[in-house]
Amino acid sequence: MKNFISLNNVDSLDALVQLAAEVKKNPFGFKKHTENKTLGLLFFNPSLRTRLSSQKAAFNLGMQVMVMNVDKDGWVLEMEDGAVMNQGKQEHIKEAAAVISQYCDVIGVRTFASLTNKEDDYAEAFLSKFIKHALVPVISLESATLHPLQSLADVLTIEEHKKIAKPKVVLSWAPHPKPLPQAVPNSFAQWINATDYDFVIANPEGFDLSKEFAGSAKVIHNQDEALKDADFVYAKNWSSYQNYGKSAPELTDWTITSKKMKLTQQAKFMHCLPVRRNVVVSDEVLDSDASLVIEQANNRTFSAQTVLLKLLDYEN
Ligand SMILES: NCCC[C@H](NC(=O)CCC(=O)O)C(=O)O
Ligand SMILES: NC(=O)OP(=O)(O)O
Repeated sequence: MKNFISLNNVDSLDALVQLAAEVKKNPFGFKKHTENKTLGLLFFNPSLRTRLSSQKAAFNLGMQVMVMNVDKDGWVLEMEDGAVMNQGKQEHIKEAAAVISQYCDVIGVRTFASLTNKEDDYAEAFLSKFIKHALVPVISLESATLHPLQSLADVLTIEEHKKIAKPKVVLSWAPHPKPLPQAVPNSFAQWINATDYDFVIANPEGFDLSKEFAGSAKVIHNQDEALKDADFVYAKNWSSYQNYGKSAPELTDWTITSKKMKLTQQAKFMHCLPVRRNVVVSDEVLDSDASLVIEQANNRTFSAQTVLLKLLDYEN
């Protein structure tokens, strides 16, 4: 694997999930190719889970880690080729990516969508420029359109908790006070479409995800109908793709409550976190035995560890 920014970088989803399960059973048993290698983690946006689980993953592999909040502590990066740099940006991404590559064997980058420039966001303008100038493999720590480390952890979690071979998995939009990126739901859809689960996306009219990622999933604009007989309910807010960046905080009847969960087949509840309690999901659901959110967060370590192994040429 050269980089890890999308499911498209993965040869076999089944083999990757299998390796993640093996790593989880024996987290310190896979150091041979990774010991003393260096992971750099670059954050242009906040993070709790991705930051700590990626560090933990690297420690389990005997690696060293360097973390930088580039948005706060770095120079402001110029992105344009041929720019005359006589304004506020002090360093070009060309030098920055090449220099960081001198210190690291793998680089993780977190860079969220602008939600104002759809074309740049969906072209992954920043991440692709960074990859172009980096000299080592790059891992997405959530980019403008995708969050593959989260999706790998999510598939591992579903595999661990499914009671039937082909569970019904419902990705449901939920309300939120702020417009959020489509990265988590796009990525979840991309990965679940590659499984043989029965996959349904529930969202209000005007909030359909990009076809590129929603693919052949069944899209239902009535949440109650979608939740019927679900085995897993994956809640997430996202802002509109069509009316780019528009949100709908007033749609409070989309909150996942115990009443909504009663429509399901005693479904498990999933969310990538951080979650706004009693807006996205009620306390009652989040605090119930049905909730898998902490296990999803735990699985982020094994997801990152698996991807580091693949990038550093571990052979299954
Ligand atoms: N990495 C997990 C999700 C990150 C981000 N959520 C957020 O920004 C939540 C912020 C808030 O609740 O205000 C998102 O939806 O893509
Ligand atoms: N789920 C997730 O990526 O969390 P953080 O944004 O805290 O890293």
